[in-house]
Amino acid sequence: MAQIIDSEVFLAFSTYATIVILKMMFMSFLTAYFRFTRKAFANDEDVRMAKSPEEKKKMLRVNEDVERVRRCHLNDLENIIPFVIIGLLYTLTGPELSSAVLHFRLFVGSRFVHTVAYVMALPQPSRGLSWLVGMVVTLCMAYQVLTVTLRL
Ligand SMILES: N[C@@H](CCC(=O)N[C@@H](CS)C(=O)NCC(=O)O)C(=O)O
Repeated sequence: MAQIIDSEVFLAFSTYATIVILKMMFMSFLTAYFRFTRKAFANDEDVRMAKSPEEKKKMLRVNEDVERVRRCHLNDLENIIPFVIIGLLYTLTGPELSSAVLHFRLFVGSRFVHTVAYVMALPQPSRGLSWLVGMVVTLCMAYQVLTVTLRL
C-alpha cells in the first residue's frame, strides 16, 4: 500500500482529482454569486434583508442564470464522482505513467471546457463534446480496471 501511495501515478491522480474536485466546489460559490447578483433566492430565511413583503416575494424566485450554474454543478457531480472512484481503482491497477496522466489531463481539461461552455451558454456541440471526452476517459479507465480485475 505504501508503494502505491508513493507511486508517480497515484501522486498524479491525487493532483488531478483534487483540481477537478476544487473546480466542482467552486460551483457553489458561483451559484451564490449569481443568487446575489440576480437577487434570486430559494428559501424564506434567505430574503430577510428585503424591506417589504412585496420585495421579499420578488426575491423568492427561479432565475435562469442561477439554474444554469446549478445544472452545471449537477453535471459535475454526475461525472466527477465516477471519475474519482474509477480513477482510484485504475491507479491501483498499475498503469503506465504516461498513459495515466493522459487520461487524467483529458478528463480534467474536458470538465473545465464543459463548465465554460455551460455557464457562458456557448453554442453546441461545445458542451456536448467536452462532456463526451470526459465520459469516454472514465469509461476507458473502467474498461482497464475490469480487464485487470474481472472475477465473476
Ligand atoms: N443528466 C444529463 C445526462 C446527459 C449529459 O450529461 N449531457 C451533457 C452533454 S449535452 C450535458 O451537459 N447535459 C446538461 C445537463 O446535465 O444539465 C442530462 O440531463 O443532460
